[in-house]
Amino acid sequence: MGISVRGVTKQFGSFVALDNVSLDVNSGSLVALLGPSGSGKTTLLRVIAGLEEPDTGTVYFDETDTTRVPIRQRNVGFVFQHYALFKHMTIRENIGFGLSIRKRPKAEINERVNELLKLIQLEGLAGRYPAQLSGGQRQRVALARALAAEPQVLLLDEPFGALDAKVRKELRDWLRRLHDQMHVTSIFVTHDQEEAMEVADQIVVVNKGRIEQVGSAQEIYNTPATPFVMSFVGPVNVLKPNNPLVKHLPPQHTSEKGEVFIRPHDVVILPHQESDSLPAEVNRITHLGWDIVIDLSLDSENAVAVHLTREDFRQLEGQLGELEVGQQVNIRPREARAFAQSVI
Ligand SMILES: Nc1ncnc2c1ncn2[C@@H]1O[C@H](COP(=O)(O)OP(=O)(O)OP(=O)(O)O)[C@@H](O)[C@H]1O
Repeated sequence: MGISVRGVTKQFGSFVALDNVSLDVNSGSLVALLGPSGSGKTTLLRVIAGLEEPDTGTVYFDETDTTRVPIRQRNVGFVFQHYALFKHMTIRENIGFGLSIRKRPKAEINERVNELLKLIQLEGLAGRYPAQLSGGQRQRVALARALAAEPQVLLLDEPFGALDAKVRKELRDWLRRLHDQMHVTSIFVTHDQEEAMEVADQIVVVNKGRIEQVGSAQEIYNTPATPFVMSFVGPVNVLKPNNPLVKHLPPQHTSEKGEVFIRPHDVVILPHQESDSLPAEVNRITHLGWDIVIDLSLDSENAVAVHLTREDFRQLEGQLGELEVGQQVNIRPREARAFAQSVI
């Protein structure tokens, strides 16, 4: 089932939550709506679900205009951040609930629930109650429940938002694998760029009720369409026009507005001074597992952050000796981007 959103606008009072949004979601794909808090992601998901009626615009499921079709008739499955499973029902009963109220035969319900329990790898826990499961297991049950009635579209609103980092990571991998088996057209909301990049086929970057860019993780990271996308997806240094690094760049890397974006891994720390290098002073060294962040000051007003892999860091220390705060180094930008619009 493909989904097409055309010119959707939604206001709450005078506040414009969605501003003329158009989006195509291919049948069978897994799409992330990524954006900061309040950008309109949930509102867009709710409009697609039929939980919210847009002021203007149309939502198509395949060729059918579903804008005013009630949620019950849309055949969508929903998973929320805090999906309250029924506490007094076992896992088996929770998963089968939607089928029971549709008065499906018991044998059919049993069969479907067994299938789903296997899919979410909780076969052994069918007789437990939600309180006896971990948060991650509960979300898997919530997902199985949403899938029970074989929805044509699966909508997930920050499904792993309430879980700790390790469980989130496991569930992401698991959701991706599950999707590869099921191929249900799925849209999930997240404000976590890493989550979007890891799980989704396509990422829709939402900002202030508008879509800034749609693309694969690689596309939005390597060729961001706007300053917002560049600064929201992946770490970045936003340099003011008077930053010495900017003056150091070839003209094609500078914009009319003067702001320049440089990814921290696109600044190279050199072992020696070179004719095109720039002096900088080490302000701080932070070890973040595989990445090492080195904050450098270029003069009294301007700074830049550099990310090195542990391997690069080790190599650099082999050439320079142990790096210390206050040490003078030489740097060179490798890659930079500028946009016609301003972000600062
Ligand atoms: N029913 C409502 N009444 C009034 N304002 C609303 C309503 N629903 C959403 N909004 C406002 O619309 C804006 C977009 O909300 P939405 O929930 O879509 O954002 P979001 O991107 O999902 O954010 P978050 O990640 O924080 O959930 C917010 O400023 C919110 O306060």
